[in-house]
Amino acid sequence: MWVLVIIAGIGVVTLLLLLFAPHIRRYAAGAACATASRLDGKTVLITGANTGIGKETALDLALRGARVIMACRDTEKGEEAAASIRAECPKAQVEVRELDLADTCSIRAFAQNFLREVHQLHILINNAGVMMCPYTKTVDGFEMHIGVNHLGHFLLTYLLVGLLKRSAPARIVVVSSLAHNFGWIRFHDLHSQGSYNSGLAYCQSKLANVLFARELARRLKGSDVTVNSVHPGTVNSDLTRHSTIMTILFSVFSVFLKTPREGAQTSIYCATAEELHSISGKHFSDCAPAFVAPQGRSVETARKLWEVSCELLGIEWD
Ligand SMILES: NC(=O)C1=CN([C@@H]2O[C@H](COP(=O)(O)OP(=O)(O)OC[C@H]3O[C@@H](n4cnc5c(N)ncnc54)[C@H](OP(=O)(O)O)[C@@H]3O)[C@@H](O)[C@H]2O)C=CC1
Ligand SMILES: CC1=C(/C=C/C(C)=C/C=C/C(C)=C/C=O)C(C)(C)CCC1
Repeated sequence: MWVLVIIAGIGVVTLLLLLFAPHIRRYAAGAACATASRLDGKTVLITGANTGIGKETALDLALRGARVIMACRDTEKGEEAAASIRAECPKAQVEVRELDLADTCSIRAFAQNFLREVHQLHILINNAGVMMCPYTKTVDGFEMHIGVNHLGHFLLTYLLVGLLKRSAPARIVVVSSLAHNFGWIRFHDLHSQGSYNSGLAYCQSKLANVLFARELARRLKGSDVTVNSVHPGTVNSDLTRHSTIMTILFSVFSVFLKTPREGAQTSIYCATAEELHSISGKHFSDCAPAFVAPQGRSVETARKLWEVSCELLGIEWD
């Protein structure tokens, strides 16, 4: 009897899902960036542009006429992505450069070549990210999530901020996450040496993204360089690669999730929308201002994280 009830229940749920699939899909897709701004003559740098949200952001901005530099740790994968962008948009000015955010030598070498060969930078999109990987350290001994998602981008931005200022008006977009709500900056154990939880390490790094964007916006006031953070939505991408459960859940429930193209919309909005020309230090989701958790609004935590990051990277950034 119970078996029949369960089978009938599953049947009804499946039928309802199929019936409402187009509505669910439309809802899950979230907001689309409506701005038609062109980017002819503008130079854009996107980290982690070989796949997922980064690749779709690169395609969209290339379609708007920008020269798009795709910073990828695996240049072969980067060239494949660039080729697929060129296939969709033969006029796309896309180029691939090597950048491993898990290695400060790679970041410094990347920036050195970039500053020598590229003379303007109007949009920097700190998009690359790693989620829920097993405990690993970057080349410099930082825990991988905080090392790549926060410290790597912190150093990259520090090295390029002068060029952004010289190219102003310029924008920085920091791809964070709703996951910042569940994060705390564990100053006593930033690299999770005492205890490690891959989910919490990811949340900490995404909170660091929000705090960095807000503190940098404060410091860049008056420079005509703005910086905002973004939650792209829950996106069916390679981000779940380190978690089998998440990978299975994301593929089973893919109809409820955004595609990478849908997930790129808020980054594109923050990079191009006319009405955001003077908006800085804000957080966006679905192409609209979004809630920031109290721990992401703490000026004191943002300042402390800034100082700790400078110390860890051996830089002075006032
Ligand atoms: N997908 C989602 O649901 C959500 C994503 N986000 C954020 O969006 C951003 C993009 O994620 P998404 O497109 O989904 O994920 P993907 O895994 O598809 O893309 C991540 C990108 O980051 C790159 N990357 C990882 N480590 C490094 C490194 N050490 N140096 C340089 N590049 C690196 C990857 O390169 P490679 O392919 O070589 O590994 C890849 O290009 C991330 O910051 C993520 O935290 C936020 C909220 C939700
Ligand atoms: C609970 C639940 C789901 C939602 C997962 C969410 C909401 C994940 C968010 C991940 C983020 C924000 C990652 C990056 O930063 C699924 C997969 C639909 C499957 C059904 C169970």
